[in-house]
Amino acid sequence: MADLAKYTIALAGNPNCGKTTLFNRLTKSNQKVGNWPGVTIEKKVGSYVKTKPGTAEKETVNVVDLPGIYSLTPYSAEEIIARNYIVDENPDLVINIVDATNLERNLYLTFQLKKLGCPMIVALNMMDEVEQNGTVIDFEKMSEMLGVPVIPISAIEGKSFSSKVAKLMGYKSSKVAEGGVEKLIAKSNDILDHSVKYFSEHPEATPVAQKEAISEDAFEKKKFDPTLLKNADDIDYDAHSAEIYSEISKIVSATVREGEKQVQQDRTKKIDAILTNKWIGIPIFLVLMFIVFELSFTVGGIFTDLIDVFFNETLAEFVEEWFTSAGTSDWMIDLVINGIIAGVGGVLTFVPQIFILFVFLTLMEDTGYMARVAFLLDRIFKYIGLSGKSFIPLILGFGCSVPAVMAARTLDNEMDRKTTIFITPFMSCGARLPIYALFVGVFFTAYYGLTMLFLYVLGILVAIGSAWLLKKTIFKGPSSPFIMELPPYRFPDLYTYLKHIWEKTRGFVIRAGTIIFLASVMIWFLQGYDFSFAAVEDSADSILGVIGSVIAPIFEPLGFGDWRAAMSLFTGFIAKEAVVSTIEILYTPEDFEMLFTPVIALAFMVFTLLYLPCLAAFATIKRELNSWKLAILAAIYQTAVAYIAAFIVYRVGLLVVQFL
Ligand SMILES: Nc1nc2c(ncn2[C@@H]2O[C@H](COP(=O)(O)OP(=O)(O)OP(=O)(O)O)[C@@H](O)[C@H]2O)c(=O)[nH]1
Ligand SMILES: [Mg+2]
Repeated sequence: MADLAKYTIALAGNPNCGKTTLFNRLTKSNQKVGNWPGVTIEKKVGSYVKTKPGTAEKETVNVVDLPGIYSLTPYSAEEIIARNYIVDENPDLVINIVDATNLERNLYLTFQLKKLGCPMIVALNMMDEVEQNGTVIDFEKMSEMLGVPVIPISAIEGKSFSSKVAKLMGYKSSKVAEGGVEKLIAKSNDILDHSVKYFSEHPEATPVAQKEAISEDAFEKKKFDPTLLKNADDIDYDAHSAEIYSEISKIVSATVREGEKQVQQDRTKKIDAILTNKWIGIPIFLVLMFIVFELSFTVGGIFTDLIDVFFNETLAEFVEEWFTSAGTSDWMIDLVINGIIAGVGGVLTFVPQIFILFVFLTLMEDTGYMARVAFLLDRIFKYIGLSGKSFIPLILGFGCSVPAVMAARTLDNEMDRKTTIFITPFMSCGARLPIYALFVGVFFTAYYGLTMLFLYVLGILVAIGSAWLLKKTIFKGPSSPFIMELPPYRFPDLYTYLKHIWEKTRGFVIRAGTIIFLASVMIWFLQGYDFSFAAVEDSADSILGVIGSVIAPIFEPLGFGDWRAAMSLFTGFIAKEAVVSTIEILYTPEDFEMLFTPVIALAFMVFTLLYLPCLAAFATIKRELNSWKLAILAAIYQTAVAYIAAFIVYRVGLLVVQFL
């Protein structure tokens, strides 16, 4: 019997059924939610504290969010994580989240879990959508037929969850504090006690369920009684699953009265007739992205200007006056103003633009539109022999390469997974936006949206081209068909949506205050002192200047053979935003506008878009590929592609300019 003082609850269910949404509500966390299957790829543990009923004693409940699985027979890495957790870790309670709008498919896992004999509650989620359609579900009967408690919930509406659970478990609504899942759970110790007790009396798991669910790991460790499996080879799996499906349809027909309406499906059909149209689908995507970039420039630009004035005028002048009157030494004033304020401020200036980009990207993800983009691009992907599933990591790459590279785990085909890891960094991550914003803001003000769109699309095209090349050469092999289902369009859950944008923006600011801060101090020092640590008059004689002038000739053919540009690319390996800091610290505005022309600026942006990713992304690539050799190969490949692309842009740009 489980230790009732401290529970571990695991959230298990099909992909995209709302596990993470519930997890975030319960534990006040901010894990990624998105309207497509396969968002969560790692086990996440959170906790909340509740009061023991009738006492003032507090106790902690651990909640584990798991990747989605359709059945206990998993295929890809993240499915194995979920299955192994349930089978090996013995959580005290499994809350099996079921998408109530899709019972036939979701209940399959329910049956498997039940046969496993783990203590469980079924939570029928998305009840708001079920109710909109006028569908009625008889939970009590379903609970009886399934032999496990069934609770209707809506993970996006904490309040309705609480009152419904309360009712089902025999509480009077008035006894339950309104206002959220957290409060309900805090008061509902009995619900858990009830279930744990209920299922501790559950009969032995059947051999077939064990065989299906056993992880090789556990099997090797002989955690399971092998005699249970002696007849496993004789089991007819097809007959077994046919049996489950027939039971499911019995339950569904006895408990569900379909409503007249199909609100979500009708809405989805109407929207998809336009957005996933064969001809106009992709152009619409491009136009949408263009609008996003234009907005981030115009609306974000207003705030960017204000922040710029704040750092470069208000703050810099204030610090200078204050430090001078306090008798601070000159080098300190220089460090703070020309190092820290220039470097960190230079990056923070672009917070509004990043914020607006996040607002839209997250909206596209949460509504389900991004899944459509993946669907649209699947046609292209099929030609090059890569699964359309690869597009999900690629889309995440617009935010940050680190989780994006990890998301490639959803690909069960190893060659496809490796290829995807190689090409994901070509997707322009959020940290690269300040670089473009800086250059475009100076050299392409009239064509802001178009230039941005060009860079983002170039990243996608290079990724597709590279995938083709890689699949033809080092990662040969057949690709698995695209099996992602398209979820209905949904309004984003406001709570998660806002929290997500806030966290992402905050993350950007924190990076500026930590890693970029340190990088700025370092750059300031290296550009002000020579190898004997003596201050230099001209920064070209500094440590950075000397190293830079050795590297710089490499970039001469690309148009930016200046040592300062070379060094900024170098520091960009620490973090992409550091490119901006380095430029802000090393260049005077006059030098900047003199040494760069629009053509050089474009070549430089193309190079920063494509060349090797930052240190964190590189480390992730190494870990996910589990090979230094492949990771270094990826970095060399990316940099080589960047070099060639920047070269072409520069040369073609020069030709075009001649004719203008
Ligand atoms: N209408 C409605 N939408 C919901 C509800 N719960 C979750 N969603 C939405 O369903 C989508 C999927 O939610 P997630 O929490 O990411 O689902 P998940 O089960 O964690 O998915 P994976 O991690 O991919 O397995 C999101 O768009 C949520 O906003 C609900 O009760 N009602
Ligand atoms: Mg999830």
